[in-house]
Amino acid sequence: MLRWITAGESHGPALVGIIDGVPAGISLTSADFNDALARRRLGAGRGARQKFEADRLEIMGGIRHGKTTGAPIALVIHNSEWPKWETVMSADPVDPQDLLIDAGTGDEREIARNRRLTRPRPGHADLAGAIKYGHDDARNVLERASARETATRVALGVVAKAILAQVAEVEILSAVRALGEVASSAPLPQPGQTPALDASPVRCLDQETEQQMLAHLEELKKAGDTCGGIVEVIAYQVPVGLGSHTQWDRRLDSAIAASLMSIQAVKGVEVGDGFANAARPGSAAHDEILPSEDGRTTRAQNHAGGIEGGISNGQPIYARAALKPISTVPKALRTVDWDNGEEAKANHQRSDTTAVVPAAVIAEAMLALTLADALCTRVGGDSLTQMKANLAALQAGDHRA
Ligand SMILES: Cc1cc2nc3c(=O)[nH]c(=O)nc-3n(C[C@H](O)[C@H](O)[C@H](O)COP(=O)(O)O)c2cc1C
Ligand SMILES: C=C(O[C@@H]1CC(C(=O)O)=C[C@@H](OP(=O)(O)O)[C@H]1O)C(=O)O
Repeated sequence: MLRWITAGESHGPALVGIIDGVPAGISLTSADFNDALARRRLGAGRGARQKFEADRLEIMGGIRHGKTTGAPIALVIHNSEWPKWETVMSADPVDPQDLLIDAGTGDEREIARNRRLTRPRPGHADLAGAIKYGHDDARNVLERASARETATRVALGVVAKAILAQVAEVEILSAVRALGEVASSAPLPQPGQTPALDASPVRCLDQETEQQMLAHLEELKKAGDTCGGIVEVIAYQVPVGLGSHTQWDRRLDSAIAASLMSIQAVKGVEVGDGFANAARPGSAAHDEILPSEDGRTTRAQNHAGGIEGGISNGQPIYARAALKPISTVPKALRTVDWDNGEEAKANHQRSDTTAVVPAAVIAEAMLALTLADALCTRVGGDSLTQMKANLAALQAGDHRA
């Protein structure tokens, strides 16, 4: 079983991630993590933070001389802006005078940074979180609710992807299916297309749609508005038998849906052609089983997205996630200031115009973490060698697999 957890605030000193249950002998280096974090910073629609955020990563345990040891892997990602936030986000008590204004610089941004936040943003955790935890400063909520945390998920996803690739040659890719009202009709991403997808500012390989997406984004940005969309993730070469039909929480589709839904701003998920299948007659919705040349079976299509009865069936696994538009809308939304109960404009500092492009890369990590956990459960073993041998034995043991 793989277990993982994250900690850290958006403007704290660093983010932290731990993943436990990783088999020994998986090859991993700092470069793998740095490449993945750089991919999360790509794409159109991001705000100022991504221009300077370096995501400096340190491996604190679990990897030695380029191989996992079987011990928990601990990762730290330092926040580039920490020196500016040291007082505001100090773990130790600070002199309230130091928070009052700007330490004498007169800089408006410093003033905003130090002010207590009392005008909760609609669409954020600000209000519900402040009520739940009894805070009078929304910063205590928003710092952890922020999707800055997804940098850690992407780093942990590197470990999961390495397990999947090295044990079973699984490849995971992502693309943007829609940006606001502009939808793409490009085919699902194919193996080997990650460099081309990374090169597109909107992770879309149809050039006409790419241009329409960029124009739509620019329009919304000019109007002081924000944009949502749909991302898709796909995993090739997933072995048959991950997940189980026998219990609700062992179903692979349910685990994938939960992991994608957990990404900040994701509000809808489908596995395979989930929503399109609802409109198809049964005769056109299901993937007929055909004999294949190697004596196993294949499918006429893959509307199910590689999962039937909560179990992987050997076809590519794909899923889509719908993101709401960014809630920190520059033409600020109405709210109530909880200091005086009066109508006000919601807090607004810098913000992204859309999170859809990085969300695709984050969705890759979430799918990888879910599939790697299911693979470890299915196959067993404490090292890469053992897992490979176990998988080969499972596959040799059934002529249909
Ligand atoms: C990569 C990424 C970047 C985001 N950037 C912002 C942002 O700059 N401003 C903002 O208001 N929300 C942003 N969000 C969305 C918020 O984090 C999210 O809407 C908020 O935490 C409330 O959670 P919920 O939408 O899941 O209910 C981002 C989300 C992701 C995935
Ligand atoms: C920092 C990241 O995303 C942040 C996610 C986020 C939010 O509210 O979710 C708000 C913004 O934070 P900031 O106010 O610091 O600019 C984004 O930049 C990141 O993805 O690395």
